[in-house]
Amino acid sequence: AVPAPAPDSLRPLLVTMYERLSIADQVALSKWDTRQPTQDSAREAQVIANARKQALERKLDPDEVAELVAAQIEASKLVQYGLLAQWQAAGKAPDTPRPDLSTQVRPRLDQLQARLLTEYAKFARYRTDPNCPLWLATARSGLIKDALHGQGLIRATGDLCITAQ
Ligand SMILES: O=C(O)C(=O)C[C@]1(C(=O)O)C=C[C@@H](O)C=C1
Repeated sequence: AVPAPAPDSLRPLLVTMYERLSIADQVALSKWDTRQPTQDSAREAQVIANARKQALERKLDPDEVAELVAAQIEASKLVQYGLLAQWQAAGKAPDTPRPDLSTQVRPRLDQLQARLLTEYAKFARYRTDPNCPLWLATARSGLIKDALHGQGLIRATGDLCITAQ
């Protein structure tokens, strides 16, 4: 039998996750310049608290949304550590413009979070569909630009499907 096609809500959700991962590049550049550690637990707590609040406003399960956002943060760190290791090995980071972390990059991440939740709400009921892993694998492969961001997207979507495999 031909498997059911992916719901329309999957791709925009993945695109938003991937966009968040692309912002990790700018975060990493800023951290390279300032020698700030990648891990910022206080900021993570803030991002998650904000996600819980937004979940309640949208009548989504706050624990579920907190997990979703935590996975995005883990994915961001995976990309950041990977990039920083590459730049350390090369002895230099790319010579691209540096947006400021607190006034430019984090506000952009906050904006994306609202979009992430809107798109997650549309996809949520398909998480338990037996076809979910296949849809996800297909949709992911259409987005990935390099191995590191590919791993990041795998991490970001690691618990998106809820299926007995
Ligand atoms: O804002 C930062 O400093 C980031 O590195 C981004 C981010 C996130 O994904 O939101 C990731 C890791 C940090 O521990 C905190 C937050």
